Amino acid sequence: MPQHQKTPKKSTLQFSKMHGLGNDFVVVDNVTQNAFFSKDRIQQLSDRNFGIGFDQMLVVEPPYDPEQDFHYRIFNADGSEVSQCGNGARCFARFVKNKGLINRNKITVSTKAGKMVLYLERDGLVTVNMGRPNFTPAEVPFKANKQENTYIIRDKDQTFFCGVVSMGNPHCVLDVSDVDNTDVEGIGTLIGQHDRFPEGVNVGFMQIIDRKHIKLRVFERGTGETLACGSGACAAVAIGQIQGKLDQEVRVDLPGGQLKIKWQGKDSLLKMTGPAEHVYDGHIQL
Ligand SMILES: N[C@H](CCC[C@H](N)C(=O)O)C(=O)O
Repeated sequence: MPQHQKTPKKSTLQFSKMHGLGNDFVVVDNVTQNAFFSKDRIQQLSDRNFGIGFDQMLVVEPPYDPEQDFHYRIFNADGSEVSQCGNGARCFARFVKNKGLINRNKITVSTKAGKMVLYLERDGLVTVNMGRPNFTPAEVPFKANKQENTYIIRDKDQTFFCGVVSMGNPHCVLDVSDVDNTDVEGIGTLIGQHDRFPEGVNVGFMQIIDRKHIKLRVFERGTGETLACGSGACAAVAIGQIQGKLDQEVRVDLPGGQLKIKWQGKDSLLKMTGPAEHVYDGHIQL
C-alpha cells in the first residue's frame, strides 16, 4: 500500500456518520469491533466543535436473544443511555445492510425498550414497527393521580396543557398555534426538568394543520432541539389521536423533513416510515 495511505492503527475504531431528516448519529459496529465509550468520552465526541458532532451515538451489538438479528444501544449527546430512537432505528437498518452485517431487508432488533421489526423498502425509505404507545403514567414515567388524554402541568407562574406517552422513551406533547414562533428551548427546558418527569422527558410542540397533517418541533432529553425526532413524531400522532384531533395516517413535517406515521389506535402497532442517509465513514482514536 502506498506510504501515504496508511491503514488505520489498531487503536482506532471505524464509525459511520448518518442522519434521519437531520437528526444525526455516529453509528458504531460493535459486532465486528469491540469498543466501550465512557459518558465523558461520548460527550467529547458529540461536541460539534471539539468532537465529531452528533445528536445520538448508536452502538450495534450481536443479538441478546436468538430471535433477534441484532441489539443496539442508544446514547444521547450528554452520554445518557436511552431506550428508543426512531430516526436512529432507520439509520441502524441502513447501516447493517450497507456494512453487509445482514443481507435481508426485514431486520429484527432489540433495544432497552424491547423488540422492533424494521423494513428497508424498495423506494429507499425505511419502515419501523415502533410498537404500542404506552399511556400508563407510571410506565412513562410521569407522576399523575390517574391516566388522562390531556394533563395540566404547572410550573411557578406558567400552566401547560399536554399529552404524555411512552414510545419506549418518555414524551410530552403540547398543542401550539404557530410552531415556528414558539419558545421551544425555554418551555422544553422547563418541562424537561419538571419533577413530574422523574427520568426527564422529550418535549414535542405540535401545530395541527388538519386531521392528516401536523408540523412538529421536539426539544429532546439529553440533546436539546433536534431537526427531527422519530419517536417524537410517533408520540405526537398517538396523543393527537387519543385527544380526537388526528386520523390514523398522519404526515408529520419536522424542521428536517417529513415522516409518515400510521396507527390504528388501542393495542395496534404504530408504524413510522422515513429516510435514512449515510454521510461518511471515519475512524475514532480510542
Ligand atoms: N432522536 C430520537 C429520540 C432520541 C430519544 C432521546 N432524546 C431520549 O432521551 O429519549 C428519535 O428519533 O426518536
